[in-house]
Amino acid sequence: MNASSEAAGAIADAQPGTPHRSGFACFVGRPNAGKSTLTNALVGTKVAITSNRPQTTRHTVRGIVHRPEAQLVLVDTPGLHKPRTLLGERLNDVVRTTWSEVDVIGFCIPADQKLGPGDRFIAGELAGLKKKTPKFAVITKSDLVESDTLAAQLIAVDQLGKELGIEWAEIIPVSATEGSQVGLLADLLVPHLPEGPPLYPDGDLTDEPEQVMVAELIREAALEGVRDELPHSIAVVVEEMVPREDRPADRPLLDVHANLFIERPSQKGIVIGPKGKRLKDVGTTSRKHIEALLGTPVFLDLHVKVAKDWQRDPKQLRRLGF
Ligand SMILES: Nc1nc2c(ncn2[C@@H]2O[C@H](COP(=O)(O)OP(=O)(O)OP(=O)(O)O)[C@@H](O)[C@H]2O)c(=O)[nH]1
Repeated sequence: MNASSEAAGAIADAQPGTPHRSGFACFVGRPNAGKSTLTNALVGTKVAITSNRPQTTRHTVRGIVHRPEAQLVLVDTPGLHKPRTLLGERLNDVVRTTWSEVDVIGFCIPADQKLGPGDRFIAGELAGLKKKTPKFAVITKSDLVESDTLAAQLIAVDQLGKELGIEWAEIIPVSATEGSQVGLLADLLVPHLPEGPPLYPDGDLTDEPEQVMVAELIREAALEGVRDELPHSIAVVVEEMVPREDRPADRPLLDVHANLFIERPSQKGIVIGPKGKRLKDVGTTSRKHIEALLGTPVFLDLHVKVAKDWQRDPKQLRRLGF
């Protein structure tokens, strides 16, 4: 996939003699802290999936920030939380594995909410890491608060670091939606990367397989449709994406076959809706997003299937890609 890489305020030319740096950063934080939105703002396109529902990021989506002097690969992890199901445990494992592999960690804390047990849980885990990876405290959603509230949050985060023995490399407020300080954050992260050549070709935004991104777009639309009824019971698998045969070159069509899995037969009615209206809306909305992502007209064939209690069943989890 290609796109302009100027989102994070790319500088025109690298300084002569400046070594090229490349490496990985990840954002951690409790659900809804703004990690995906920040990743998107840094990269400048919709790669990670955002929604106002917590815990929507299941897959490790990488966004890539290209600079003349550096390449910053962003790994977007699911929110770390106290596990209640097997899925929860797997997600936490993913987070810890990610932490041990990156060059710099950004701990996202929303400016508009007081530090809570969720933040302390994650900060405690960060403090306990054996590897001394540099840690940034990123105060997200700075646009939502007045400057005195923001200042109080900066102090609280500084204090939290002192209490737990974390030495923040920086404490930086950002607003991903307003683009405020997003470029500066990239500037500050880059010096923490090791010297090395670019890891990905210029222009790449993510190496997430397209099918996974398409599945995430469908799941996002499906979640919006059912609001509070089925928060974490939906999984989507794209079975096949094939160009339709016998189409004129100037009018291509991509056939996308996807299954939307729910946990119980009783949830079918909620997803499908009266006279199939909800499922139709999910199809229409996600098709638009898929077309925008892939740049081609799409025919979306979407089926609802029951995968009994998939969140608790290791075999089902593997089949659904976890
Ligand atoms: N006003 C404002 N809202 C933001 C900002 N960043 C994120 N949000 C909103 O906060 C909500 C959560 O953002 P996400 O980026 O999905 O949060 P996340 O941390 O990736 O969430 P999980 O995937 O659940 O871990 C969304 O409704 C965003 O629109 C910001 O800078 N300003």
